Amino acid sequence: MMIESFLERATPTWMHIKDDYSDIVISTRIRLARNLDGYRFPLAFSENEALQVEQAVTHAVSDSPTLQNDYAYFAIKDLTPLQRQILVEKHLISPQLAKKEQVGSILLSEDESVSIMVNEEDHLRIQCMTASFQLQSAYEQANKIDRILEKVLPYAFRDTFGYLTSCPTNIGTGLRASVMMHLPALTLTGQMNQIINAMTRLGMTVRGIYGEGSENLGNVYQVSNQITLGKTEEDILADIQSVAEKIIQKERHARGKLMEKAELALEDRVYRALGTLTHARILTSEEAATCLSNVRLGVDLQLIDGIQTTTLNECVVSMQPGFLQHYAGEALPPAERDRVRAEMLRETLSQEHANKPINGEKGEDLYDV
Ligand SMILES: Nc1ncnc2c1ncn2[C@@H]1O[C@H](COP(=O)(O)OP(=O)(O)OP(=O)(O)O)[C@@H](O)[C@H]1O
Repeated sequence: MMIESFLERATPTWMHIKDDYSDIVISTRIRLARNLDGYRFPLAFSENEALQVEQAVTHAVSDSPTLQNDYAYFAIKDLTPLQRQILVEKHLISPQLAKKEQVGSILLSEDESVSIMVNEEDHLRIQCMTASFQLQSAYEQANKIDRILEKVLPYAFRDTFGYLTSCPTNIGTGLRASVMMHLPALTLTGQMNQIINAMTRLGMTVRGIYGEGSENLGNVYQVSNQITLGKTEEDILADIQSVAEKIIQKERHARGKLMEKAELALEDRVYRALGTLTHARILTSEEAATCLSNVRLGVDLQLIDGIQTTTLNECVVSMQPGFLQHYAGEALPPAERDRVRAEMLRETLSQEHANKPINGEKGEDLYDV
């Protein structure tokens, strides 16, 4: 598989799966941090050690029929800055791995649900993603790959600590379970700070759309566990499951209250956002993300019809700087990106909204005298 096949579509097909949580939860991610015994951690290792780790992983992959058949291997240094940026925008690699100059590589499953980062903060970061809220199946997938690799790679593991990692916050299980959620009503009603504080007290962390250090763009938050030591994998998953369910409940409640107390204002807000997306000529990523969030809320509350959540998910990724430049086929300065972003969103959403079947029927009713 060539790198181009991972750059074609903004969202993989598994993202199109819908369930009872799809109005709030965008995706679930399980990440396992692992290191190889006998090598220093990436923060301290030499280039030679890095190379040896990469070789050990490459051998492990070619020794495993499952991994060899389904996974493509890319060294980060062989990817152009734009290709790396797109992989970050698709959440397939972390922003940290994309910055690596000499070391670092990635194994990507054909359907893009699994990526294994090599020599990021740890020697190995196994990441599995699912659409919506499916902690258990994402964990089962990660666990399966972990077992395959563990058979051939000497993992750094101590009975007293569990898996050893570069950062002490990952030691033990090396597991981060994360749920990416769209929380516009909690943001709008000013409840997010309180929730973030409560999460911190419970040993959870709330991050922006691109993980550690990223901002809250378009009311999208990633809720994950901060504690990896002294708990079993099952405990961590159960804790995240229960915390995420509570947040989902709160978001639903806040949406209900908004509809009850301020339906007209809400409707005005979502239609203004749709108007901007379908008519603006210049759009920054911040403004576009806010408008997409409002339209998504409108779709979820059935205030807007004719627009699919999957289209909005695709727009969120394809309006990012890397994707825009990939489609344009050239490097674009920021001002030009804002123009191309507006054009892309206008075309995608005007077309989809114009095709909604109910349009004509409503008009006919109005004039049916
Ligand atoms: N639920 C999720 N769905 C999709 N992508 C996610 C999800 N959670 C995290 N990511 C993506 O994974 C990447 C890494 O995120 P983040 O930095 O939070 O995690 P991490 O690998 O556990 O990092 P660290 O342990 O170094 O803090 C980011 O690109 C982030 O957007």
